[in-house]
Amino acid sequence: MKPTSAAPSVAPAVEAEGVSRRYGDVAALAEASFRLEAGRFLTVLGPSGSGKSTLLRLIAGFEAPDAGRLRLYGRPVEAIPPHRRSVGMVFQRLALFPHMTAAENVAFPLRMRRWDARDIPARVARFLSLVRLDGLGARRPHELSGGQQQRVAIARALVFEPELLLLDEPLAALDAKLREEMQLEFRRIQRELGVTTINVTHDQREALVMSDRVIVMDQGRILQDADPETLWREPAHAFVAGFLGVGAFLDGVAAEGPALAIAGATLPGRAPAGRAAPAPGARARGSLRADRVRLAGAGATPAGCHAAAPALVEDAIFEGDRILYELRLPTMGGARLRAIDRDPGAHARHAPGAAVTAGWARDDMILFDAD
Ligand SMILES: Nc1ncnc2c1ncn2[C@@H]1O[C@H](COP(=O)(O)OP(=O)(O)OP(=O)(O)O)[C@@H](O)[C@H]1O
Repeated sequence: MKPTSAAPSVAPAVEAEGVSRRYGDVAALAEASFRLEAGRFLTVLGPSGSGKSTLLRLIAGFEAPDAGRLRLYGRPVEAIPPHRRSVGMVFQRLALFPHMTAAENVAFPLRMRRWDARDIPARVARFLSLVRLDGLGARRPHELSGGQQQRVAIARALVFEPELLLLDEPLAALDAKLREEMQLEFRRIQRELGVTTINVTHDQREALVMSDRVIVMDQGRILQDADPETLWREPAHAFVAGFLGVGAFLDGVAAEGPALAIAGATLPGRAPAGRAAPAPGARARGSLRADRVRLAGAGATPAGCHAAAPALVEDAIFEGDRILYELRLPTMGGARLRAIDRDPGAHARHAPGAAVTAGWARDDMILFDAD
């Protein structure tokens, strides 16, 4: 799979062109196209059933696409015999060998590849150290914590320095704190080794924290392919806007401006980046992130806002470092909105039942076609 004279070295690590896979009536993957350059970390993000694992299985060569072309380092996947594929994998369900020590587990892929036995111990020690398990090589999986076991699985997937590392929700079974630690660990290791990595998850934080690039999928389709910041700031679809972060949609009719007409009010907004705003008269959804919605007392307009509406606090949820307000807009047909106060100690707290004003800047409301 390494670039050879037959495959130009400029070939991307992975290249998918119109790749589709059906299971009976279900289009698990529909015309997926993307390129991934060598050394990058790509996350495929989407809800359950969106086709993430299907894409990963096709890249691993476990299954063949019904249509389209899939190339690894310039070579069609099907042309690479399974034993020549240089792919490491880590799954949610660990597949460590329970009767082997951590070191034996890590050594396994090297033995399978008929490495010289004299080279194996040093190599295993290096990779155990890379995942910060120095001194624990003699333990069996049941003598290790969940996070340590996951590190053994990572070392085992990487020890033969694969050209491609595939991760299928490897952190999903860990508790929240350990998961966050391991996200950073993964990132560190991936950068240290420079291994091209494709990670699959439904966890938006994980996608943003770990990746150079994120592909968002829904119902077998790639909706957006962007770096984490672009994805966060410039969602290209209402689905992406709703999937990332905390927010709400206001449903109305597109108006000139662009703007959203809702219950007699006209609220200024903007088009998604690089796309046209919904045509005036079309059904439209205005997406508003909770961290962009500002609150002031009833009758006042929050500073720096181009739009404001009276709101009733339905709930004020204390989340430690922030308060999440659930709001209702009585003058807008009872539409719901959310607001986050990131500095709750600095502001007066609005109690449930309080009448306030919710406001936002024009650029903070992105207008999507509702159809
Ligand atoms: N072997 C199969 N036979 C029939 N249908 C399948 C098969 N594998 C996947 N599907 C269907 O294809 C669609 C995509 O499944 P896939 O496993 O790729 O989703 P996913 O995004 O990885 O979901 P999850 O996050 O739940 O793992 C789903 O509707 C699923 O039910």
